[in-house]
Amino acid sequence: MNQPNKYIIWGSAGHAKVLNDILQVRKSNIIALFDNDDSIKSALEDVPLYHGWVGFHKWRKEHPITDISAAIAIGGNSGRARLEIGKNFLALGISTPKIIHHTATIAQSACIEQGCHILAQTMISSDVIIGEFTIINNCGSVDHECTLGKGVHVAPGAVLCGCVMVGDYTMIGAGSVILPRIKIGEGAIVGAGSVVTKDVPSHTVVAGNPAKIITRK
Ligand SMILES: CC(=O)SCCNC(=O)CCNC(=O)[C@H](O)C(C)(C)COP(=O)(O)OP(=O)(O)OC[C@H]1O[C@@H](n2cnc3c(N)ncnc32)[C@H](O)[C@@H]1OP(=O)(O)O
Repeated sequence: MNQPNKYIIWGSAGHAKVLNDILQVRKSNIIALFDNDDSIKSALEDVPLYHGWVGFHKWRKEHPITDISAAIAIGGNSGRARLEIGKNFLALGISTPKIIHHTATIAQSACIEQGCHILAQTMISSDVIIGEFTIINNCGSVDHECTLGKGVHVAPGAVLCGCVMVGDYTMIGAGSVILPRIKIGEGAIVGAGSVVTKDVPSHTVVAGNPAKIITRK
């Protein structure tokens, strides 16, 4: 999508700054930020910040704009929140397009659903499926035939070898490596720098080389 566009962003921290850089290159403007945290300030100079859904509805009343899109700038392991907020926007008739950095390399056969953020220097290989509201952070690599659920976060520099499956809302920590054909369950966390050699059960935190369960959630 190269058309100039107006965006609103939910989440006023670092990920909003990253999205702003991508959107500016496309001549899109972020016109308002929203965040549930009352103590937080606007992450972007000259962009007003409103708090919570009360703030959103107040802003909407004052700005009855129709041609806006939304992005959810909540990273970490908060994929469920990202998806819920995205669904709320969709129910209000506000689209949540995927946002793809111009340096990302994406195979023709890859399928990337709405609300995904595919950041700088990422590699998405053949026949990959990426569910909605998933983030592939800077320098992440998702190799052939991987299937990622919705609300997943592949943190910076993580490498998923071929045919890896990742459940909904799971976070793959920065710089970790997932060996081929590994299955990672729903709502799991893989610690930064881990090497995952065995399947990871849902709702567990694994870390280390080789990765071992350190907590169950
Ligand atoms: C742009 C961006 O910044 S995107 C954000 C990217 N962020 C990440 O990749 C962070 C991923 N998170 C982690 O790696 C975290 O350390 C987690 C989730 C694995 C664990 O966090 P917590 O539950 O708070 O665990 P905590 O810090 O208490 O550590 C528990 C134990 O695990 C160990 N541990 C924690 N993380 C790791 C890790 N990545 N690798 C190996 N061991 C680890 C700790 O040393 C500690 O061991 P000890 O009990 O022997 O002292």
